Amino acid sequence: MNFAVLVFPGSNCDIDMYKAIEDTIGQPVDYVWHTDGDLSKYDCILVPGGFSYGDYLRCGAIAQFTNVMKAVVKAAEEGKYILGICNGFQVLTEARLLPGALLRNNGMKFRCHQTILKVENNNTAFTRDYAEGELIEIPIAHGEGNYYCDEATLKELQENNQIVFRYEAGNNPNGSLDDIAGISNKAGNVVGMMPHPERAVHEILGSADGKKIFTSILSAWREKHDAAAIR
Ligand SMILES: NC(=O)CC[C@H](N)C(=O)O
Repeated sequence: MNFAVLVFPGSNCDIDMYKAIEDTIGQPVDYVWHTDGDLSKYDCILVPGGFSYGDYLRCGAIAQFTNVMKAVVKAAEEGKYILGICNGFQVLTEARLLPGALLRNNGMKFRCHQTILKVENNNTAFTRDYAEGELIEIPIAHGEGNYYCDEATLKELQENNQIVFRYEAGNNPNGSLDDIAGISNKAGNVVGMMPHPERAVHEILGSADGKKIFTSILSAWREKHDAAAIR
C-alpha cells in the first residue's frame, strides 16, 4: 500500500507522520510537495499538521488552492483514503472535502496537551481496529480546533454516523460543537481530526493509542484489494 504525506510551506508534522507510517505498518511512504499535481500512485493521502502558509487568512485557507489539493479532491472522488490531522483537517474543510469549519479555540489560546477521545464510529476504514466506545489518549496542539457547522449539517453528521471521535464528556478542550474531535465525509473515505495520532504511536511518547488508526487503514485497504484480486 502506497502512502503520500503532503508537504506545504509551514507543515511541521510531516516527518512525524512519515515516521508513524514506517514504525506502525512499515509501508512505502513518500513526501509529496504542494506543487505536485499527480497522486495517482498513492492509495492513501495523509494531510499533516502544521502552519501551512503561516495560517494566513485562516488555518488551511491558502493550502486549498494548491496543485496537490486539486489532486486530493480527485483522489477522494476515486474513493481513496484521505486522512487530515489538525492543520490537515482544517485544509480538508477549506477544500470542502469535509463539512463545517474550525474556529478559534473558545479560550482564544493555543492548547497543547493530552486528551481522551471516544471512538464513536469504529465502522470506518480508519477506526476498524478500535472497539466502539473505546477511550484513547491522543495529544492535541492547536489554536483553531473549535469545530463548527450549522444545525442541518450537525443533524446529518449525527444521522449518518459521520462523527468518528468525540472528546471525553466534560473535557472538551476547544469548545467544539457536540464535543466533535473528528468526522468523516458521507462516503467514509475522508476523515479529519484535530488530535494527533501520529504523535501517539509509542509508549515512550506518552501513548501508543494512535497506532490503530494506521493499522486500520492498512487492513481495510488489504481487504478491499484482496477482494478485488479474487474477483
Ligand atoms: N498542529 C497543528 O496542525 C496546528 C494547526 C493550526 N496551525 C492551529 O493552530 O490550529
